[in-house]
Amino acid sequence: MKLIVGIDIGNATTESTLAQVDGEKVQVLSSGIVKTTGIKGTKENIKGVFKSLQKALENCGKTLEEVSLIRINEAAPVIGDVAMETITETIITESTMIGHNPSTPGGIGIGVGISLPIEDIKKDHVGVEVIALINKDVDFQVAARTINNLVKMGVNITGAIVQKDDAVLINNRLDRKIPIIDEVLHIEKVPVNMKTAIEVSEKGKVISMLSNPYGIATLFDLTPEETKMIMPLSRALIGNRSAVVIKTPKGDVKSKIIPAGELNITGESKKRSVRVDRGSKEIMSAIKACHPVNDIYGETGTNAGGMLEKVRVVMAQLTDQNVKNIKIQDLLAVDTFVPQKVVGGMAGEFAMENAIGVAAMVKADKLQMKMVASNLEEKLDIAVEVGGVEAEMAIIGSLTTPGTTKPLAILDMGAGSTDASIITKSGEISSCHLAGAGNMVTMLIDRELGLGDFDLAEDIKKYPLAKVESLFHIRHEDGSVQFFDTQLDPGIFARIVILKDGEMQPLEIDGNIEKIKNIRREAKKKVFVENGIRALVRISPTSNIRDIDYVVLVGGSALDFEIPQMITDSLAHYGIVAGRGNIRGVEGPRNAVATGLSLSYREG
Ligand SMILES: Nc1ncnc2c1ncn2[C@@H]1O[C@H](COP(=O)(O)OP(=O)(O)OP(=O)(O)O)[C@@H](O)[C@H]1O
Ligand SMILES: [Mg+2]
Repeated sequence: MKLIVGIDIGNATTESTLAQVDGEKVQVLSSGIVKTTGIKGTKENIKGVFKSLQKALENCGKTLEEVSLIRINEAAPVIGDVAMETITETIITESTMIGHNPSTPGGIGIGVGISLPIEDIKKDHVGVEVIALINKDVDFQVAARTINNLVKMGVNITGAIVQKDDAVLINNRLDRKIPIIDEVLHIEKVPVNMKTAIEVSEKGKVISMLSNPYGIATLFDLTPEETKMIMPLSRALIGNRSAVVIKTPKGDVKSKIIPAGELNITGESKKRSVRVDRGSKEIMSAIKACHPVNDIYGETGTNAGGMLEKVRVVMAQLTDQNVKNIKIQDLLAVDTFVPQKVVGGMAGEFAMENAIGVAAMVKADKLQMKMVASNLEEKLDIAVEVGGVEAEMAIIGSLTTPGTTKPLAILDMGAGSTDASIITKSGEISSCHLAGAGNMVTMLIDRELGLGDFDLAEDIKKYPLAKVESLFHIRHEDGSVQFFDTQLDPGIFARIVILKDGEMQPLEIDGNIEKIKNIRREAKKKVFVENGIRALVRISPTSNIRDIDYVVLVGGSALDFEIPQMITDSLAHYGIVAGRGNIRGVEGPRNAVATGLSLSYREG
């Protein structure tokens, strides 16, 4: 009898499975899981391997001395990295919009009129609709009194734009309430004597007229051509509580397409080039056409070039190889939006710019894992061998899920890559590795919400949201309400929180629950539904996804509270039964590769 251990070094976690071998019989005793140390396939991994092994030993009361063999996954075939570039830029060449979100605008509703400094509004304007411009030298009491007098005189003041934070103060003193936008820093840039529209929505709501191109067209009598022109403007205003749009004679908001460059894909038999600004669909179909791909590189001197070269350089440094030897063998591109400061804005406006996110996968050198193995052997003084291919091991492990049998396909959804494999009735296994998995979802959430904080984005990905509506109740993101007997922390009152491990963690970000939830769900779909289908098509013996009947979902991302459901739904269209794995009936979707590594051991 002897003890062996299978260890799976992943991009994110290092998992181990300790087993007892008695002739033909391999019996699993325990498992361990820790964070991977260093980049997958480098000697920095050894620390994590040791810790993971230690955990597994602790879990069944054995010691390192009793272990006679360690089996690690072969060749760490893939390393993933992610990058993102914007491909549009919104530029205001004349002052035509103020889309900022002052914290306390005044009044509610829509006002349309001619923009005039309050001191210039006179008797001549009786019967005219006017939007008053109030600069910082005008006291709020004076402003309110002046507006009240003008209205009495018969001037129709329909709204106001204020430089200081005075909207509420002014509005409280008005006989007839109007929408007011304040904190407009550069009020001097607001063009005078131009048709202007203002919209302020109720607290907790967002504007609907000025964020809709046809809404703007209605207010300003625009032609279809003009409506097309203001499209980027209305898009930039989506999600705001208040906004101003001003029509100037040649007023212009331009959405400029940044020349993002081309991706060049070299396949074994085909070559394709595709412009990055054509979007993810065209990129993905070019990659499909070139399968199997030898390398992908971007046009030098462009964003696309920069994006892929960055991946290549990082990979070269981390794996101690020459940049020339780094080949990108798969790429997942997704369309996204990222908030960017508008060039030429008046109040620090942000626009959601189009962007492309990519996950790239690099084939690691086969020798790398051998090196890790020999390093490990030296350090621990235990025999170490490189066991089977990751995806093959994953399927052997997955077959321990109760209720599964051959033929079977699996999707291993990790941090850096989505791997798929299939085993036929007679036991033949084929597999593939695709770029893009959990890390990419996290990056998309991070960028689209403008967080700049990977760990926070990771939490937003993993946990559901709620809004603390009173000190005794919260509203979950699905609309249901939960009451509490004891008072909640006043510090989280009226905040959006993530429900993490029984705690409420407040989010310090703008935006409502719907928006955050949408971004989160879309990011998951864009990565995992796309990759799930791509992977299964590739491993299907007939290249037809419909010829696969059963799929087991494993890997850390299969723990997600919504990803498995999304994949199950999308695969149901093809008549495929899919569900989360439960390795050895106890591990859930975790530990598949490590389990496969120990179970596939044969003495001799
Ligand atoms: N509870 C959870 N909900 C959602 N995602 C999760 C959860 N736990 C872990 N993840 C995600 O799972 C991923 C890690 O999965 P896993 O440990 O299988 O990867 P890995 O095997 O180390 O990576 P790879 O297979 O790419 O080398 C991370 O992206 C992480 O965010
Ligand atoms: Mg993995």
